[in-house]
This record gives sequence, C-alpha cells and structure tokens, in this order.
Amino acid sequence: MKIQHLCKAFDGKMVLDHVSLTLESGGTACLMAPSGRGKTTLLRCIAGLETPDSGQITDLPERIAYVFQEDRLCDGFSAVDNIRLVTGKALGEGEIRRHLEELGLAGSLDQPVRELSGGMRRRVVISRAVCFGADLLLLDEPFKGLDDEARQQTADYILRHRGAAAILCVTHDREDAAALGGADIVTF
Ligand SMILES: Nc1ncnc2c1ncn2[C@@H]1O[C@H](COP(=O)(O)OP(=O)(O)OP(=O)(O)O)[C@@H](O)[C@H]1O
Repeated sequence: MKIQHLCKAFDGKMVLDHVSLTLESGGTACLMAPSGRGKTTLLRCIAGLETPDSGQITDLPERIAYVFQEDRLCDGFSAVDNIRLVTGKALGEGEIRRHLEELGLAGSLDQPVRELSGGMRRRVVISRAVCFGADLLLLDEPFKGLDDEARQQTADYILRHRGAAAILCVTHDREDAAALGGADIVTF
C-alpha cells in the first residue's frame, strides 16, 4: 500500500496535511502521533470510510480488516457467532473456537458478549479481524484495556495468524510496537 500526499480537512480545518506512507505486504508499522492529529482519519481514508480531499492511495489490497477504537460487536451474540458473521462458511465452528481458545477465552465462547469484560471483548474483536483473513489489518488502539501479559499473548496471536497480511496499528504506546515484533514506528 502506498499513500502519497494525502490531505483531508473537516470544516476548513486541515487534519491530514500531505501525509505519505508506504507499507509492504507482510510489513508492520505503528502510527504514533499526538491525539487529534488525524490517525483515525488516516485509517478511515484507507478503509474507504472517508474521502481524502487530495493525494493518492495505491496498491491497496482488496481484503481489509479494521479493528475500530470501539468494539462494534453484536452484544446479544456469542463470541463464536460474532466471528461467524464475518467468516461465513470460510471457517468451521471448531476452527473459530480454537482461535478464541488461543486467546484465553475458552470458558466464555457461548455467552452473549455483553457479559464479557472489556479486555475479553477486545480479544474477540481482534480474533474477528484475524479470522476474516485480510491482506491488510488496520488496528486502532487494539490493545486498549489489556494488561501487559494479555497484550503480548494477543500480539503473538496476530503475528502467528497474519499470513502475508500487512499491519498498520495506531497506538500511543511504544510497547505496542515491541509486542508486534518490533514494528516500524511512523509519526506525522
Ligand atoms: N467526521 C468528522 N467531522 C468533523 N471533524 C472530524 C471528523 N472526524 C474527525 N474529525 C476531527 O479531526 C481531527 C482528527 O481526529 P482523529 O480522530 O483522526 O484523530 P486521532 O489522531 O485519531 O486522535 P486520538 O489519538 O485522540 O484518537 C479531530 O480534531 C477531530 O475532531
């Protein structure tokens, strides 16, 4: 994926001002910048949820998974059913269960996700993105609410199952880059 001179303003206020970034297939980068600088806006532009005012995004893979800052789970559905909603028949139920078990959720697979803790929900959200089988993973503060051990376990899980996917992760914490195998840190 190649981003060149991307610009985006809201109500006349420039949020992205000629941002450029290249991410190779299989590459990992962490995007760090002060709050309000436009990190989420950049991810939304990449995902096609915002239209840039100018600049180019090229070599964008077709399959993109997006972990939003908010969980965006279906609260009345179980963890397994939340994941099944994005995988369809591409993954069997046993496989989905194994993914969630790897993240330490073995005892909580079938209850509505509204009954899970914030950190448990976050792991379901990450597993949902990984199980989608994307070529590009956009992660917006993915480890929010996880302690150090759960963060490393979750980062290891992402790295184990990413295949050749590129990862672009927004974070305020350099430890997230370390957990993701020493990801490049990009600032703007
Ligand atoms: N749809 C929108 N309409 C108007 N202003 C917006 C919109 N989306 C974002 N903004 C503004 O753009 C700026 C950048 O927001 P954005 O969420 O991209 O920043 P961020 O770097 O991700 O912040 P944080 O680290 O706090 O999550 C903010 O001033 C925000 O209010």
